[in-house]
Amino acid sequence: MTQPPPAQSAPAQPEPTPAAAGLPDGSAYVLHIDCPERPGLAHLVTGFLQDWHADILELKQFDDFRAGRFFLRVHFVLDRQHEDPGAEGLRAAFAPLAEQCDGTFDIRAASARRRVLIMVSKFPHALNDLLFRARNDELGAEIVAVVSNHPDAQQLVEWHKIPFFHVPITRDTKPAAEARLLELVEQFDVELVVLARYMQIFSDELSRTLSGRAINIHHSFLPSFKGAKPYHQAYDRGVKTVGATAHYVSSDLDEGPIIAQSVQEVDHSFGPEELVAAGRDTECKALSNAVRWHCEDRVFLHGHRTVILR
Ligand SMILES: Nc1nc2c(c(=O)[nH]1)N[C@@H](CN(C=O)c1ccc(C(=O)N[C@@H](CCC(=O)O)C(=O)O)cc1)CN2
Repeated sequence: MTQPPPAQSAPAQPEPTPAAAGLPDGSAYVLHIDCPERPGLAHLVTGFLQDWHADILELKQFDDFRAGRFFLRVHFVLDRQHEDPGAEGLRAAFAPLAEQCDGTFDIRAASARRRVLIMVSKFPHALNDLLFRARNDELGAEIVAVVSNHPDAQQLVEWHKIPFFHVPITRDTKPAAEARLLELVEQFDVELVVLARYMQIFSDELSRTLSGRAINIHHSFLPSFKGAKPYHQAYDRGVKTVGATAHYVSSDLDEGPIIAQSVQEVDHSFGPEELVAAGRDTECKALSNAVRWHCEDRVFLHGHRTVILR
């Protein structure tokens, strides 16, 4: 088992470290863990970090006493003057503690970017927003490929120098199209699939295969207006607010665990087309938040719900 370096007395005259903007100088990591709730869990994690001479930049936790579950996420920097075992070494060192509390955990380099494949059909606004945000490194993600059942988005995607795959789909070709998607997931080592207004329903098998690794944006404030044409359903209902919901994909359409939601006020003067236009920004906001929080290891699946440490 990897051992923390022995505590050393500070050197007589420590070398001045290049502390840019006052931040500690060293390798940054993110640790996240969830486990059965009991006293002392935060101390278990912070004691481990102290043993490794880490500076904590951000620590968020949630004690779900109702469900008896504990959630914690910590962003930390190792002091450059001490050993840096890398993410693998830190995982090996923390594993016995995680086992001790029956926890599920991971430790990753804070600089790591999740490899994301985006799926889209005809409406490009959510895709466009994610491409822009990823280009600005706002998402903790690298978009490695885009798949669509229509050719419309090819020029936009290839402008971003990202591979585009047109995979047409019909009821008869759905099994082959889903197999092609999984080939691309494998080929590009994809960690997250994002349905950015992809309007084809995943089979139960594909939903299970990508469970916890596929996020959809539904263009309504769920649980209202599930299924097709939610803005038309909202217009018929005479709503005064439209919204969008980013959720994990499950076999039950639009029923997956909710990650992020966003709303926008409307009024009686909005027809269906105006509701669609008003809703676009809410879709982009909810989806980009969900993708960023997932890629930054801030989302914990907790039964049918999520815990978001943001
Ligand atoms: N297994 C899942 N697949 C998909 C989900 C999901 O939650 N689980 N979300 C949809 C996106 N979506 C709403 O956000 C949605 C897309 C399409 C339809 C729909 O009914 N489409 C066609 C039928 C297409 C098909 O049979 O594949 C239709 O209009 O009749 C409803 C909601 C993405 N996939």
